[in-house]
Amino acid sequence: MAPREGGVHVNAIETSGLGKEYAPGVGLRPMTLEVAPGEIFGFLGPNGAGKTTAIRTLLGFLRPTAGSARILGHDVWRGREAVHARVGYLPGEIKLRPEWTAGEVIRRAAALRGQHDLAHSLTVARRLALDVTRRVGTLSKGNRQKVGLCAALAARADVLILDEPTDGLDPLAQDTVLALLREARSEGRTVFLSSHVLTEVERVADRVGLIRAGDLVRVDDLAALTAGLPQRVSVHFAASPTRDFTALPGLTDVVREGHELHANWRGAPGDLLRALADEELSAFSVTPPTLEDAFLGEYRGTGHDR
Ligand SMILES: Nc1ncnc2c1ncn2[C@@H]1O[C@H](COP(=O)(O)OP(=O)(O)OP(=O)(O)O)[C@@H](O)[C@H]1O
Repeated sequence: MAPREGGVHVNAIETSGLGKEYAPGVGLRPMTLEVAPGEIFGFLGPNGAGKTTAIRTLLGFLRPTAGSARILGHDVWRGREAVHARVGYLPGEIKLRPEWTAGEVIRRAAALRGQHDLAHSLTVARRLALDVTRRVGTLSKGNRQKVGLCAALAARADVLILDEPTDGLDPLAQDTVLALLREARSEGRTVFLSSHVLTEVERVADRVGLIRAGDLVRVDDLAALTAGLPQRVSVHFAASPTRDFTALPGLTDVVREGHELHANWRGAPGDLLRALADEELSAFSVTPPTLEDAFLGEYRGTGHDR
């Protein structure tokens, strides 16, 4: 449930026609969105769609050219100091002083906060296998990213805004980051996560916003985003099939390669199984639609950037 501030339920993030145009038609077009406390919200879009612009405007680093936004009830432009005190932020491009050690960066990030939890960020560093004694200037891109993550998490902030948090991380560290985000959610904290990595958004997000050419074109939960999309079917026939499956109603985009058939299926699974019942199969699989299918369906055929 949303926390009450001054007796009113407060969304973690709330935008009302928030826009930031750098030039006519370039940037973020007015966006209205609510993110509830304890929600992981995935913010997805192709390169140049406006994700970083939206995040930087949400954090009061850029002055909106339209509308307004509130984080935990504070106006993000007029009240940006209050916002910064309550938000953990990971920028897309982290700039760190090369002469500082990773531990120093994390300690300084914690010290910048009224309420901080240094022990927590050092635990995060350990879980991410980050050597905090190393100087930042000597760290690889992935390890610098880990420093940024530890710093963003140092405050145990009510709201985490993370621009591509797993960028450059190995699969093990990516997994740890997703686990950390789930833990944040279970503590009632809110995560706004911008990413290109659809599979990771799929693994953690409660809802997803799709942004295209500066427009927030869709906001839905994962089930709704993939509802109505076809399932992917692969069939390996042990012998030549007895019928022409390309004509089977519900089966589309059929590709035949020797004894293999790959296609999209819209319909009840039983209908497909009955149609295949007389065939000899060596393998058969049905894959449910993924967020990637939803994303590609939404973006295919459009110029991604302006
Ligand atoms: N400072 C700026 N001045 C003018 N135009 C800008 C500026 N920053 C970004 N843009 C333009 O605004 C649009 C959105 O850019 P933005 O960086 O927000 O996209 P993004 O979704 O974060 O992209 P990526 O995934 O590649 O990081 C792009 O057309 C970009 O060229």
